[in-house]
Amino acid sequence: MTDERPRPLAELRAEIDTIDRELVALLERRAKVVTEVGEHKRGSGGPIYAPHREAEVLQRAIDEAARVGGTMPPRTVEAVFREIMSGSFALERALRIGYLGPRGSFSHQAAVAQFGSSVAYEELRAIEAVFVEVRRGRVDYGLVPIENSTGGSIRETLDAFAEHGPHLSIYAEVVMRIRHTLHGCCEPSQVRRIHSKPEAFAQCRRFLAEQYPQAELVPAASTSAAVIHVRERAEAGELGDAAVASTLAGTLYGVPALFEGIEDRPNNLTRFMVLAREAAQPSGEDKTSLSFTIQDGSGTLVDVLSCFASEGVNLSHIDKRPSGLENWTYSFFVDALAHREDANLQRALERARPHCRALTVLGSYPRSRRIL
Ligand SMILES: C=C(O[C@@H]1C=C(C(=O)O)C=C[C@H]1O)C(=O)O
Repeated sequence: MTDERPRPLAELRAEIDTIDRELVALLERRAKVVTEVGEHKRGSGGPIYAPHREAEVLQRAIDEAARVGGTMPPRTVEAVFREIMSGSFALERALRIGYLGPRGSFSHQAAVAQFGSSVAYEELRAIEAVFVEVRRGRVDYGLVPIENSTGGSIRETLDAFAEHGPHLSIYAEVVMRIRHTLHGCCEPSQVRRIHSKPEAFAQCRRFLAEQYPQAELVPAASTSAAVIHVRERAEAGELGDAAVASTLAGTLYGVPALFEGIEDRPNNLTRFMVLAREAAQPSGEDKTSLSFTIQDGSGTLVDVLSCFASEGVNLSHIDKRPSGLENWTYSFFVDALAHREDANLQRALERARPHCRALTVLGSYPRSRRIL
């Protein structure tokens, strides 16, 4: 090139304006097609949110962006398309998503990252309330944390699955990176009590032990509830309280950040489940979550697990909780890398049933390929 100078700003902006007009025209065209899809769904009573289709749309957009130039990072392409699809829901039918609140919780952030800003959100007081509100039909979908890469499983969620699992379906999974911040209205050296959800303490164990070996750790219903509590205590003139929560929660409730990035492991991920009243369709790359309790006496865990092995079904996760029946009997939670409609998983389930007291398929859903 002979002339390396950038084009004049006015010319560049005029070009952007032209492109934007074309983009808006394309979005309008897309929205009209989405409205027709909505008519189909209303006709058949089918679900509005189709995670298998979303996974396909996102992957195609990311691949296409890389093919045509790769200037936009995949994360940006993904965020733009998630918002476009969020707008699609609103065109098909207003959707309501329930999560463990108040606003600013990690569940809230994961819900917004997944469903975008064109849907309505309902903040709920407890994880179990999310299950209850989905069952009652007060919300269309609910989002609950199930496990964290540092702290392990979220007991409240597993226990709620044991109770509500047979009446609901896991519809999608969402994986999000979690960064914790210590928020307080005092100096870092004045902190005497730290409030948060116990899982958040577990993810920041080393930081808390090193920096605050004497502080009292006070459990809260959620990380954002902990920040609100710290705010209220400060307003009442009580200093010395701090909360472990998201940066967003501190901003929303006006509690300053004392330390950021206090999680023990940088790659701290939480896996969330989207709950629905209906089952998700196969995507070609699915997981199935199951829970079972073992038959008394003859049945053993290995009998059940070997049914999956002999049918060539890989298991990616196993967890256990007290069954709530007799002492020392357990509910196991397993993820199988297959869809419930796959013949090998169906055969494995048939073989496993006689070894179980109860076996529930909690849902088949597209495997999450990305970290939000
Ligand atoms: C348009 C649809 O409905 C929703 C919106 C989508 C979109 O905007 O591309 C994709 C999947 C669905 O969650 C569809 O099912 O195709």
